[in-house]
Amino acid sequence: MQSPTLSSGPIEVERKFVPGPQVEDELLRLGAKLQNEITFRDSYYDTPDCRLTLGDVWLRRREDSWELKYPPQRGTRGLNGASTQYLELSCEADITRRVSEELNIPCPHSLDLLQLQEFASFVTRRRRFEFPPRNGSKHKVVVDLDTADFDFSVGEVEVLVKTQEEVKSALMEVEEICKQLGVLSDSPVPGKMSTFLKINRADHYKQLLEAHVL
Ligand SMILES: Cc1ncc(C[n+]2csc(CCOP(=O)(O)OP(=O)(O)OP(=O)(O)O)c2C)c(N)n1
Ligand SMILES: [Mg+2]
Repeated sequence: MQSPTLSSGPIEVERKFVPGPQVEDELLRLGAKLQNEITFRDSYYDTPDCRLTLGDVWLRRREDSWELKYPPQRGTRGLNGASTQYLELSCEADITRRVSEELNIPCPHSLDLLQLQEFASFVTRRRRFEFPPRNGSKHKVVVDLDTADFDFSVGEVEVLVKTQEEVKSALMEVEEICKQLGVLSDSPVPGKMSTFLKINRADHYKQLLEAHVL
């Protein structure tokens, strides 16, 4: 488990899908509501030898905020078949601590002092739909329809939970929505990052495939 000094953020349980032309109609028919449409730039950072991402640790700046995603258990991947679960941190001090722990170096006062390098940067237009909690569940299910500026679209069904005990039921809720949308694929669907690296950074992409991170 991670260091107990780290305040843990939410766990994101997510499944990606290929969005067809009727997906928005289907979402509305199933009772989802369009929440908003936003556009944001993500810039991802790593050491020159890719030690963070090879450990399945994803550090990004989304507009003006730092965010970190990593698997709940060290040395395991955040994958559960085609669904994923990642812890999320958004407090810069916690992120700096977790990143320096991953790199096995003393924790600096600021993330900037780690001199990490940007390896990917792209803009996403996101249309967010929400299902209110259903069937006695306390979770709302969010469906994001993303289009990235390198001409790539992907959908994501996600539930945010606070504890590991809730992950199993969240996975079932995510898969149920995918089933109802008719997008429950057997194999993982590539996301924006995986596709960006395949197009722009073939070497990095190959290393991640060989390390079974992607
Ligand atoms: C299907 C799948 N997804 C992600 C990974 C690895 N991975 C984990 S985190 C991560 C970074 C990007 O996370 P993702 O959810 O794809 O991006 P985005 O939708 O923009 O972020 P959100 O707004 O949901 O926070 C990756 C590549 C994988 N191996 N397989
Ligand atoms: Mg996502």
